Amino acid sequence: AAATVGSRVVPVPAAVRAGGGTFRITRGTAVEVTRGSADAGRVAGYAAALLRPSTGYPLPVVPVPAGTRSGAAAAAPGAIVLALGDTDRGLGDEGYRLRTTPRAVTISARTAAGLFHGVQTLRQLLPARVESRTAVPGAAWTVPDADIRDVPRYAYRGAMLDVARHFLTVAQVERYIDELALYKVNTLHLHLTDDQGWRIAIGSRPRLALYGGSTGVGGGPGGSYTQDDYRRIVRYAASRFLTVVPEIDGPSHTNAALASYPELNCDGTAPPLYTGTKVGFSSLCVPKAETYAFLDAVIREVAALTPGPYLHIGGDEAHSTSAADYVTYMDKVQPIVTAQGKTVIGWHQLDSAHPVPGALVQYWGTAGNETAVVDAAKHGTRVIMSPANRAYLDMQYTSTTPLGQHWAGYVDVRTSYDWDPATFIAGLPAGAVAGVEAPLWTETIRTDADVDYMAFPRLPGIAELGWSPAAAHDWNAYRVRLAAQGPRWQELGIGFYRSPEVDWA
Ligand SMILES: CC1=[NH+][C@H]2[C@@H](O1)O[C@H](CO)[C@@H](O)[C@@H]2O
Repeated sequence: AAATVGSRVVPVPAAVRAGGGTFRITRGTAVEVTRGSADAGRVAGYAAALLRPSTGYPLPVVPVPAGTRSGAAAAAPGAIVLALGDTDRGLGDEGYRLRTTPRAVTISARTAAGLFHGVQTLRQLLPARVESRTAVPGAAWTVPDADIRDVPRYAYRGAMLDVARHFLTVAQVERYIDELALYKVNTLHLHLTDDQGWRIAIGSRPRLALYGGSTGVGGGPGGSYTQDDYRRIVRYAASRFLTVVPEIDGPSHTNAALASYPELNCDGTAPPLYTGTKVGFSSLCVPKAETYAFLDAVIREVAALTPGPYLHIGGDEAHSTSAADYVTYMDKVQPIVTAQGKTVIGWHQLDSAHPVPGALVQYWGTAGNETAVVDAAKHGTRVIMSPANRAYLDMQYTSTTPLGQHWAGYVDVRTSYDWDPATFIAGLPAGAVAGVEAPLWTETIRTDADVDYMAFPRLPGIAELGWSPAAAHDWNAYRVRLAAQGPRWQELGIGFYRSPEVDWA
């Protein structure tokens, strides 16, 4: 059991023991789910929809009373059982148990999210052909013997899409959400605004999206989300148990807003739209009251559209804002966010100002001396780890791979995997780390194929760092499990970088 599971599943589960025997999905298999939870029912429907095309089996979803079927032995012959219950409090909000016998695979959890994560593991225990959208005749849909008890190391396991440099459509974002769900990522950070584009419609300031969103890097057609588009993304993310974190970057990275509304500029003159890739040249006008009326209007609308607890205020590279003005800006924008009931996240430069109680910073440095981050952490400002020379998916893999940048160095698959979020910053209390996030900046990224090439195979490694126990961290074991993902990505149409570091199947 441990050998099979340990050679296949990413993120590697916390604990694997011998189960009660292998299980085969057959024409008579049903998906049984605890009656009474709409969310659990949706997970069952999702699981059945995943397995029907390749197996060609009906896989009916059968609600059953709580408790009656939690023991696999009690299940009808050939059941995939999704059992919601509170039998194992140690599973927390996202953990699950997965046990096989010849009669059933039972996934039990305290929450629908836990069931969903168990389904992702079940997927990876089945042959890669299970991902096919057309029937695979003659395949044996065998689940290997396993008794898995799995819980995440960190609660915040994120990925970021920069939809500002190059706009990505709702369909492109939903496609990425499905890819993230396979690796138990639970947070999608959308970098909605930057110099080159404003991507979310704001009712009280329509020019932001209409004009500020009308182009992008390289002068393309740009684009933006209506508020219904954004609601659709949020709903789709929630259906895969991801929380959306919207980012309204400032005071810099704001040329699209400055170009849209002259009064946001200190000299009252709107700059032209910007289609290059420089950073740090723009700044909202910190002394002007209009700036905070603007921020209040924007943040109020974005917060109302966002069910999740977080709102990201950016704060990176304010090279055209004085240090004093930067502090003033942060002192004024954070209360606007908390007034909307949201928790502030900022890039770690926020630590040079006054992070409000409960705020988190997202670390994107490369681990020099990070005294400001360590000091703020000692005062309660927790850290989301996104070191640019490990977690930035827009970094080139090597000097010869075609896409991305290399200002933080070349980041190949092993570099991206072989680090520990808890110890990357010297002196940072381990408890200060809230989790990890893999940003994908899109200066050079336009298409689904570009996204896939940069995210795969590195995104699963960041997901494993966020989910699996530190003790399970081992490149030589991981690269074997990663190789087993290759055929799965091929079935899923994910065009990944076939790194020479991995012996792809
Ligand atoms: C937080 C942060 N600010 C910069 C930096 O990361 O590098 C990115 C490219 O790697 C760039 O797109 C972004 O604007």
